Amino acid sequence: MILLDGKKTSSDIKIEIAEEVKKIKAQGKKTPHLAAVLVGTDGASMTYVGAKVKACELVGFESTLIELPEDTTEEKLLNEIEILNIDNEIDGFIVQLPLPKHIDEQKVLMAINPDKDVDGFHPTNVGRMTLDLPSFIPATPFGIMELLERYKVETSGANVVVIGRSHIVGRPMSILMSQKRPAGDATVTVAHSRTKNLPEITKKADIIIAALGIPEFLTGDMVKDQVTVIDVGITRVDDVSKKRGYRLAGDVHFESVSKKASFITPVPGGVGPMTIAMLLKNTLLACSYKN
Ligand SMILES: Nc1nc(=O)c2c([nH]1)NC[C@@H]1CN(c3ccc(C(=O)N[C@@H](CCC(=O)O)C(=O)O)cc3)C=[N+]21
Repeated sequence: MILLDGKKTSSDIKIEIAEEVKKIKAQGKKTPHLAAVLVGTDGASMTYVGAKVKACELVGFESTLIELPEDTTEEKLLNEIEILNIDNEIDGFIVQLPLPKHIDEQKVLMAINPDKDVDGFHPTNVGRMTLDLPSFIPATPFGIMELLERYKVETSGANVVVIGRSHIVGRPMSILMSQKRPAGDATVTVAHSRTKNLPEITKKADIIIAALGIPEFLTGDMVKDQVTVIDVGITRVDDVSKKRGYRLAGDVHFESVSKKASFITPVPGGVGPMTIAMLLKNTLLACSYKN
């Protein structure tokens, strides 16, 4: 069993990006600048956004964090987005999800200038990605493709089962892996909450992407020998024995699945850190269009 080490791989990618930034600066070009908008004070969201800002510092990017109160109106948020859209200093920005219930998420994502949409959530980027045109690829699926590629996991002709059909992970993942591209060329099945006989389907999979958000859902009896498993889940589960009062649980029951797997991602230290590295990569790309 080989661990797909997202912590190590993301650190390699950040070193590569830092080298690019050095070159950019030496040539007197504009330093990449990422902005993040955080609405409210959700604990997990604050952790992720904090990690993104820290990663920017590490690779030599500029970063701006815009923190808005939980009761921010949709109008005010749309106004902040417009300011970022026209600010020439900002190369790319993200609006951290989930948003408070009184704000229409789709409306907000559609307000982002597609050229600065480093999350790749705008319909223009979703469409461009689907058509194999240059676009921003959502950071989590992009990170998974990069992991599969760097570890040389054979995807061509493989039976891939994606569990989950979210706009952020499951759906883009299924599109990318079915395309003709590195870590692509697979035969993809998308399973979800209405899928019948899921274990029957997962037992035939060479590669499983677990992205449904139910802790330890995928168990050893649901997979075949030599399977590759990518665990996208990251749920905080109460645990009084931990100093923070919780532990991080993936969507995969690691103990039983890892016994059968050829490759598997851990949680933490798998997909999560890759997400941050690929967000930086998208920001570098956004900046390079101007340089
Ligand atoms: N607009 C938007 N873009 C996102 O990319 C986005 C988002 N909203 N909302 C939430 C999800 C989740 N996400 C993660 C990023 C890093 C880790 C990560 O670094 N995880 C560490 C552990 C971190 C911890 O201690 O909690 C790990 O897995 O090792 C996890 C999850 C980005 N997301």
